[in-house]
Amino acid sequence: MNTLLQGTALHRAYGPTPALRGVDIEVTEGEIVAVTGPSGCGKSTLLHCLAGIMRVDSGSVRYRDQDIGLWSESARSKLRRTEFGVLFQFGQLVPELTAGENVALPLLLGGVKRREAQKTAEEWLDRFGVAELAGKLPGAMSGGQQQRCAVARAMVTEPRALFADEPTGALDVLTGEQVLGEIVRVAREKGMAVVLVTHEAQIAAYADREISLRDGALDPTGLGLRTRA
Ligand SMILES: Nc1ncnc2c1ncn2[C@@H]1O[C@H](COP(=O)(O)OP(=O)(O)OP(=O)(O)O)[C@@H](O)[C@H]1O
Repeated sequence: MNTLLQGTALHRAYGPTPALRGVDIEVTEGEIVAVTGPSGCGKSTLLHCLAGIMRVDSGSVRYRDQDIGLWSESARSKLRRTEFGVLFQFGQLVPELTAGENVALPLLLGGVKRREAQKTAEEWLDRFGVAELAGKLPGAMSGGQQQRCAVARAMVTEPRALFADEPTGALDVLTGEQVLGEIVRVAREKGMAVVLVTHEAQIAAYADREISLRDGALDPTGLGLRTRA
């Protein structure tokens, strides 16, 4: 399989606080990679750097062999809109928009006509078992339902890579595993790569491979959650 994303010697600090201290990571097309490690080890920072949301201080992030650090902010923003999907712990749906409108949003921003966007949004809600919520506002949904809508919104443009930061962290264990199972099923169906930040062994177990960080670097013991569990 071809390399989709390659981070090399990534360094990033917040003022005096180092968050990444020379991380190397490679993700191939369609691969599901879990990034694990204790709180504060740099997982979210790595995800933000790989997704082009945050610039690295040094090192390079290559997407399909192009160094995105050299790109303008507008080129990176277009890349994020078209090729990447991002999902956070709390889905961050727009509270004033219905589930259907939330999911249609990335398509509308990409220039898809309203009717077609709505139809596609409904198909994606259906894929995650929440088609009946299309007309509901987020405030009238459970946490699991909101997160399923957020997943549909992150995947609706069929990105080549989904960046998910503790996507099931706010859900109970059973719902979390169900939602993760659905993300993985659809990612496999569509050949999407997933970079999955988690500190839970059951969640990391869904990935093809696990990369473990400690203090901003690859864990020198090489022991991830799965091997420790
Ligand atoms: N906005 C910020 N300003 C200052 N320091 C920050 C900021 N964001 C993160 N850090 C620091 O950078 C380091 C890495 O943080 P990061 O959030 O990437 O870790 P994490 O592994 O995702 O943590 P968690 O599992 O708790 O979410 C930590 O020491 C953290 O305190």
